[in-house]
Amino acid sequence: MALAHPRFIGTNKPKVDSCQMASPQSPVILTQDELKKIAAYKAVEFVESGMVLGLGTGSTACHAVARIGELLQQGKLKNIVGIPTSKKTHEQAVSVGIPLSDLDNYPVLDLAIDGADEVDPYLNLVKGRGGSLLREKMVEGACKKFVVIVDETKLVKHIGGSGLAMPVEIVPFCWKFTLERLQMMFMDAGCVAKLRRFIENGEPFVTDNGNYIIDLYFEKDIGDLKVASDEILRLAGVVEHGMFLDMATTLIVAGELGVTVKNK
Ligand SMILES: O=C(CO)[C@H](O)[C@H](O)COP(=O)(O)O
Repeated sequence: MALAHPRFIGTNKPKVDSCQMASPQSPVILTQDELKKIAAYKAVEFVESGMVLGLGTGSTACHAVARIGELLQQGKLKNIVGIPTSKKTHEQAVSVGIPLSDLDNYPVLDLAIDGADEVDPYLNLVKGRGGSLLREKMVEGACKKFVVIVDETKLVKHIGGSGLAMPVEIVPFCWKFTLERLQMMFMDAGCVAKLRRFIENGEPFVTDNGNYIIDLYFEKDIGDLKVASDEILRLAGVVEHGMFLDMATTLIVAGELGVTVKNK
């Protein structure tokens, strides 16, 4: 049965097929983490022996990495090479026995699996609230297939409009200057830009690449995403931003009614 998500409106919608987990007669209340795990396990069904895999970062991707490790140990998957998108994922992949390499050795990947912070109906994403957006964009941009795994709370009509952070990775040099430029750039959208800091000590959050993150909060829609993307990238001091436009090829959403697979 196809489950059309009510928030998926507009034209050129991705194709939908699904498998249902719970019937209305037998409702099962699952935690957000259980939904993340369901989406992750579904994505791992796309993995075949011999593949070079992009390994995402975050609490959803973490379930996929663990599952791949489990299947390798059971001998159900063989000859997998993982390309991690962060130091944290690198550590986890090593701990579960996934052989690793990098983009220098494998410039084209078969498949990447990763979570997202926001997903719009056209499979545009916001990523990077975990701080790994640069490596994620490099690895996932080099994949033939990019499977995004989320629980249904991540679905939005317009990315950037949720009131939550749109991350931008910047060089630490004169970060206040870059912060102000970014805020001015989106003045009409009521943008407030904040340097990401550790809660414990107030020190700036530093990415795996030694950079800082500026989180942009918008009061209003930022309009054309491609225009916004180009404008941000033109600003000297910016390394990359967390809008992943036209990159995802498949979306797996786990929700109360089941798990849905959408192909672009
Ligand atoms: O982009 C990311 C990290 O940079 C994550 O994929 C994103 O933040 C989603 O995280 P989670 O699966 O923990 O909700």
